[in-house]
Amino acid sequence: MRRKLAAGNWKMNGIGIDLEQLDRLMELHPNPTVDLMICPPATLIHPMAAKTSEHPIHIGGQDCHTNEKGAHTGDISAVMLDDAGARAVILGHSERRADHGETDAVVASKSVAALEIGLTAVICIGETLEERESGKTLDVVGEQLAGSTPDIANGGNTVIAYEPVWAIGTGKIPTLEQIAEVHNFIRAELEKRFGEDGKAFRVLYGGSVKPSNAAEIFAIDNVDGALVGGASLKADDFSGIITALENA
Ligand SMILES: O=C(CO)COP(=O)(O)O
Repeated sequence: MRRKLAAGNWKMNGIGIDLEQLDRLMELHPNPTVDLMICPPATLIHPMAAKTSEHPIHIGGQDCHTNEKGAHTGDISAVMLDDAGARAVILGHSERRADHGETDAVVASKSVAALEIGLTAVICIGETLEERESGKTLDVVGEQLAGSTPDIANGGNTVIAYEPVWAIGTGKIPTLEQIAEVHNFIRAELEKRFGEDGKAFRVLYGGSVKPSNAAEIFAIDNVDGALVGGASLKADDFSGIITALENA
């Protein structure tokens, strides 16, 4: 049985004052029955990890370099994330693929760096609107999944997040049938590659998840939770999504 996961991606949002959202979230969910994760900007990883030392919520990064250290100005390594108290890292988010030219091969190398230090890799994949409209969704998702997931990934150390690029921050979501189709496809591909262990990977949906649409998304087979952007910034919004997942 896969444990459900509600993960928040704060992207480039959050300064010291926003730590109070984490306090509020822990107050609202002292004993969550699903796994919880917040991935704040790197500057907040350490204070958040310190605050959550007595709470099951995990703190994660949003990217890491392939190397452990060295002359890479502005980058952060998986070792550094781990040292700051992170337990996971988001890799290959479409914003990084678009803004920083990250290819599947780069995402796979970053995932290896993360997994080797013991971080959970949350690998993001998803099609653009143009790709969906030209009927290429499963081809694109299949290729990204195969190319971004390294051989050392397994159901215990890696989470896949399906995030259609056109659904991110737009308020648009695919139909429930479209979400189901892609999640079933990802599950089948994972089982083809990893055998029985393919059943153990959590596959999250991401893109405009809100308290008002969470329950119907979580009712879909093979949706094991969500990777939430905007609605994870405020504890009260994220709480509605967590509760929907707990009740799914
Ligand atoms: O990109 C996302 C999470 O990684 C989704 O963002 P939104 O929930 O703001 O659409």
